[in-house]
Amino acid sequence: MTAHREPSGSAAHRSTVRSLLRLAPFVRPARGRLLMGMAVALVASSMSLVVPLALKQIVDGPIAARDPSGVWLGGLAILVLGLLEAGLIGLRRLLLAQPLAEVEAAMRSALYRHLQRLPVSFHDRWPSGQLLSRATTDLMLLRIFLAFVLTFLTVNGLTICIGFVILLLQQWTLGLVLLAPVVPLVVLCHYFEERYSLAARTAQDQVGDLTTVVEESVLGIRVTKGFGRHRAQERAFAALSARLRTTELHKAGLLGALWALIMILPELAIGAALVLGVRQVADGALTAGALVAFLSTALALRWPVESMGFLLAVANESATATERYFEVLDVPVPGAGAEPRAAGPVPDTAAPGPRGTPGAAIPAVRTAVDGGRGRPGAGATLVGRAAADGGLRLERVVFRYPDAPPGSPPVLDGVDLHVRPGETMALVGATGSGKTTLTALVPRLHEATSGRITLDGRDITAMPRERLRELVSMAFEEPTLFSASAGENVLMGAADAQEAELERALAVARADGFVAALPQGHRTQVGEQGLSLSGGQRQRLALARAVIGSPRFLVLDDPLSALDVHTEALVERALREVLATTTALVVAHRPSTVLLADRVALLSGGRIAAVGTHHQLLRTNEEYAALMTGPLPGRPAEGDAPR
Ligand SMILES: Nc1ncnc2c1ncn2[C@@H]1O[C@H](COP(=O)(O)OP(=O)(O)OP(=O)(O)O)[C@@H](O)[C@H]1O
Repeated sequence: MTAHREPSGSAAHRSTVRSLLRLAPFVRPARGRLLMGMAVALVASSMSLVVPLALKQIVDGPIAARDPSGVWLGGLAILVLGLLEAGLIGLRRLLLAQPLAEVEAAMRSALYRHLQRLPVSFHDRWPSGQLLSRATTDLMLLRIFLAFVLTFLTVNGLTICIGFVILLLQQWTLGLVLLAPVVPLVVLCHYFEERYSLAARTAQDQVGDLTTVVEESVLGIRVTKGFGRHRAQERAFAALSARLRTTELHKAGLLGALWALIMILPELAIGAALVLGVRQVADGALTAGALVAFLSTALALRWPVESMGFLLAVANESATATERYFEVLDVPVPGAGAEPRAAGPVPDTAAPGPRGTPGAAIPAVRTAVDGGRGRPGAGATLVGRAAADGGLRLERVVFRYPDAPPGSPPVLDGVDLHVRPGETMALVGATGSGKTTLTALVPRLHEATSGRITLDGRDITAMPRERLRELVSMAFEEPTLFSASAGENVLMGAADAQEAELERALAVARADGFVAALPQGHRTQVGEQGLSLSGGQRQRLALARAVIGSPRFLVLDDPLSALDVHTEALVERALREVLATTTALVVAHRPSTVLLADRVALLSGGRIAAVGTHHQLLRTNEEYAALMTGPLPGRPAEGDAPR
C-alpha cells in the first residue's frame, strides 16, 4: 500500500563529509555566528582542561605546604572557572539558536518552493509521506546537527588534540600510553560509518513510508470505517512499524558496540597509565601533584572522547538527511531557466489583462458549426484570421506518462483539435481514453511528449508560466479544497479579486446560497480538504474558483458530476453565461453537460476521432451515440434528444 514509488536511496552514497558540505550555501548567512559559537564552546571546553592544572598547583602548593588560605583561594579560582564555563555554554546557545532556526526555515522554504514548482508527474511518483518526512524530521535533524553536533565534533576534536598535547608535555611516556587506542578506534569508526549510514538511510526512508500510511489512513478514514478495514489498516501499520523498529534496533546495536569500544579502550589506557604513573611516583620520578594533574587531564578528556561515538552517529544520520533533502531539491524543474523572465504580452487582438475582460475584441462564436473537421464555420469567418490562429489549438499532440510501462502505447497519440475563440468544446470519450490527461496538458500540469499547443496562436511552452496561469483556469473532477475559509478557497482562482467578484463567482457556481447559510458566510472554515462540505458543494466552490478571474480560457473536467439534477440545471444556466465570454474545453460524460458546448470532440484511440455538434455526432458516430445513450452499442434514432 505504500509502494516506494520514488527512487529512494538511488543517489550514489557519498561520504559523510561530502554530503554535509552541501549544506554550505544554506549555512553561509549564519557562518559568523556559527564560528563565534564554536569559539565560545572551545573556550568553555578549555576551562575543563585548565581546572586540572589549577588542581596541580593546589596539590603541589598550598596542600603540600599546609596553607589553608591558599587552599581556599585555589578553591575559589576553580569555582570561578566553573561559573565561567557555565556562562560560556549559555552564551553559545544564545549565539546559535536564532541563526540556525533561520537556516532551518530557509531550507524548508526552499524545499516547499521547489515542490510547488515541480511537475505533477513528480508528485505522481513520490509518496507524500516521503516528502513530509524530508520537510520535517530530516530538517529538524539537520538543525540539531548544526547547533550541537557540528560544534561539538569540532570543539571536542580540538579539545582532544589540545588535551593530548598537554598530556604529552606533562608526561610524554604516560601520554603515549593514552594515545595507543587511537589507531584501533579510527579503524572501528570507519567500519561503523559505512554500516551505520546504510541503517540510517533505511530508517529514515521507513519513517517516510510510515508517514505516508498515517496520512493516507487519516485522509481515507471514511473508506476505512465504511468498509470496516480498520483492522487491516492496523496490521499494515504494525508491519511497517515493526520494520522500522528492527532497523532502529540494528542502529542501536551498532551504536552500542561502537560506544562500548570507545569507552573501554580509553579506560584501559587510563588504567595502564595509572599503574605506570603510581610506579613512577613510588620511584620518585614523578610528583603526586603531577600524576593527579595528568590523570585529571586524562579524565577531563573522557567526555570529549566518549561523546565522539554519539556525535559521529548523528553526523551520519545528518548526512543521510542531507542526501534525502537534496534528492528532492536536485530534481530539475522542467523549463526553469528557459522560461522568459518577463510576462510578455500575448500577441493577439484581444489580449485581456490578467484574467481581465476576456475576448472583448473577439465576438463570441456561439453559432459556429462546421461539421467539425477543423474548418472555420460561418461564425468563425466573422473573426477571420483571429479565429483561425486564435483560440486553443492542439497540433499532433502525443503524450506518454513518464512511468508508463515500456512499449505501452501513448495515452494521446497525435491529437489535433481547435477550439475557436469564444467557443465551448465538449470533450467526450470512454473512461480511460485520456480526457483528463488532455486537459492537464493545456495549463502544463503535464508536458506534451511531442506536438504543439497554442493559445491565441502562441505556443504555451514559450509563455511564462505566470502568464499561462492567468490565461487558463481549471476545475477538476475531484474538487480539491484547502484548510481555509470558503471565500479564500474561491479567491485562490484570482490573486487580486475583490469581494464583488467573489460574490459574482459564487453566484455563477450557484454556491451563494449554501455559502451564505454557513455560520460565518464565506468566512467559514471548510475544514481539511473541505470535508465538512458535501461533494456537490465542494464542486461548486471549485467551479467558482475557476471562474472568479473571468479567465480567457476555461478547462473544466466534468465539473457537474457531483450535482443533483436540480442544482445541475441551475449551475448549467449560470455556466452558459460564463462560457459565452470565454474559450472553453469541457470534459463531459453526460448529455446535459455536452449541451453546454457549441461542438463536441470525441477522443478515441488516443486521437480526436470526430468533431461536430451533439446531434450530428449522435447521428453519424456509433461510438459517440453509445457513450451518450447507454452502454449498448447501436445507432440511436434520428434526432434522439439527450436525456
Ligand atoms: N499518473 C499516471 N501515470 C501513468 N498512467 C496514468 C496516470 N494517470 C492516468 N494514467 C493512465 O492514462 C490513461 C488515461 O487516463 P485519464 O484519467 O486521462 O482518462 P479519462 O478519459 O479522463 O478517464 P475518466 O473518464 O475515467 O476520468 C488511463 O489508462 C490511466 O490509467
